[in-house]
Amino acid sequence: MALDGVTLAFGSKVIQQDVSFTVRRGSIFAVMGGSGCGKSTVLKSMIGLLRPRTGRYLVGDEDYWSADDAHRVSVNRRFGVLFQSAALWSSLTVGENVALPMQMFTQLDAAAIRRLVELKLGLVGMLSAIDQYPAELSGGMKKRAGLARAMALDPDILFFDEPSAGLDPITSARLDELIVNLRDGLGATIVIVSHELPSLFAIADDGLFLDAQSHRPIAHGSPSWLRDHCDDPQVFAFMHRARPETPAERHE
Ligand SMILES: Nc1ncnc2c1ncn2[C@@H]1O[C@H](COP(=O)(O)OP(=O)(O)OP(=O)(O)O)[C@@H](O)[C@H]1O
Repeated sequence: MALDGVTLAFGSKVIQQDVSFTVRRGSIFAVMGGSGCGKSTVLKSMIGLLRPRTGRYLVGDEDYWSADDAHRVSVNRRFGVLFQSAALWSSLTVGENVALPMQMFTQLDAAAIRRLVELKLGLVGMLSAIDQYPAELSGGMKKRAGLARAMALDPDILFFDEPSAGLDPITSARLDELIVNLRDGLGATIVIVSHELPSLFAIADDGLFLDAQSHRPIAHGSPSWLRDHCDDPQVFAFMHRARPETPAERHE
């Protein structure tokens, strides 16, 4: 999967330009950068919700946006998405939420769907919550239920927007473990947007750092590599949770 010379914009407002990177199969790829730099916008374009102004988006060898709508729909079937809010339907139980994509996009009968729902919920340790409603779940449980739903159609590419936002450090670390296990066990490729440094260092093996001022990517590499080797002041400050040096300080 690759973006090649992509510009993303809303109307006349360019969010990011010259975005080029390749996500290796089976990797956990992090999209990083400060607030408002365009991380979610990049993710949005990768799941087909925003067409780039320029450039190409390749999924496998195919140009996603040159394909016809029917082909794009079939490519979208390979994607699983976990939104920041988990985005569960509040009027449906956890089991019904996970079943929904299967009912919409497969011909499976109710018994087969039930078995698959149980399997997916088992993978994320949520089988016992199958009949509960989202309002009855903790934040971490909602994320795990969202993850089970993202995996409903056996995607080979998973997109996570701030998976650990709002979770305490222990729950967040458990979710990290789960994400790595899913990658290792299912061989999925994962693209993740996150601010959570401990999480990024623990799980991501490649990534890209977007700059909000120049509206361009300014560094490529895994979060831990960028932390240890990148001397760009913005990247350094982000990776070390420091404020960037002012120009005056830099010249002292
Ligand atoms: N639908 C939209 N229309 C116009 N501008 C938008 C739209 N969605 C996002 N933006 C703008 O695009 C910029 C990037 O937003 P985006 O949510 O991608 O950033 P982000 O890096 O994910 O931020 P955060 O870390 O704060 O979630 C922001 O200036 C935002 O206001």
